[in-house]
Amino acid sequence: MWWRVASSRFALTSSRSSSVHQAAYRLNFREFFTTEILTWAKDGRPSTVKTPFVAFVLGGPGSGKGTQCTKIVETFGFTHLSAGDLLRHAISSNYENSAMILDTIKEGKIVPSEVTVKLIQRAIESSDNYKFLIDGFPRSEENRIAFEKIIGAEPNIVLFFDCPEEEMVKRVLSRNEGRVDDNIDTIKKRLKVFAALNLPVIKHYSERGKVHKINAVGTVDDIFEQVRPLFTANEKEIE
Ligand SMILES: Nc1ncnc2c1ncn2[C@@H]1O[C@H](COP(=O)(O)OP(=O)(O)O)[C@@H](O)[C@H]1O
Ligand SMILES: Nc1ccn([C@@H]2O[C@H](COP(=O)(O)OP(=O)(O)O)[C@@H](O)[C@H]2O)c(=O)n1
Ligand SMILES: [Mg+2]
Repeated sequence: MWWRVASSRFALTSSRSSSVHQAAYRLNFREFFTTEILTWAKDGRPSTVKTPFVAFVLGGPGSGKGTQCTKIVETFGFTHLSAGDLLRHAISSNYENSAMILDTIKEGKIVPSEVTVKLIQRAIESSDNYKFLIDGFPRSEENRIAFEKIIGAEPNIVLFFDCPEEEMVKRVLSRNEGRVDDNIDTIKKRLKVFAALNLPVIKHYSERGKVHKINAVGTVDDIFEQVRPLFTANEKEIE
């Protein structure tokens, strides 16, 4: 959970943490993206003031988003939020709309934005971290607009894993995670949805200079060597 203090300078120079705690209040989702964030050291004292850092991770089904996110988490300490995982968890925990979410995933279509944004919002608000990978989101212009409307800000960077369709199909069909959508019929639909709805999002962020296109063919480690510099280049902003 993040906090804001009345004065950042006070937070950084004061040794009286109790006073700082009194001056602090919890941030909501929108404030989180538009405010400097105070983090606490282990001894309870205010540590440093951070700026939130958000990377959207995009690419077709099976392009390796989740795999590379795991490596980014290990190397750079991000929190990984996969929109697909959040939706699958909502189904398995019988969250409201779970039947609708399951049907939509089976069909390879996009779940209404208010559902997905709410799940992402909850996950971010219950985290102590200030740097997030949001994987598989936004999947459509509707997703993008809904998210930006709530937070009033854009992502810092957008990663696009560019992978040929035949490679994506091969990977999805051998993924072996028991997913209801990892079958040839649904994958064909998902590829169509990706081209029709997700590519416009990538185009939007490309025009804003935010997209880093990564060649997603090769070994996992080779691909990570293309990803790593994008984060080391932003190290000052991130750390
Ligand atoms: N570079 C790669 N080469 C071969 N297989 C890969 C590579 N990256 C990921 N995979 C495998 O492909 C499947 C899809 O990867 P995943 O990370 O789940 O993709 P996405 O999240 O984009 O759908 C998984 O079984 C994963 O182990
Ligand atoms: N923003 C999102 C992300 C996923 N989803 C749904 O969840 C499915 C699986 O998403 P995922 O990100 O786990 O899929 P992969 O690209 O990792 O294979 C998608 O095909 C959509 O049906 C969605 O509706 N909206
Ligand atoms: Mg995935």
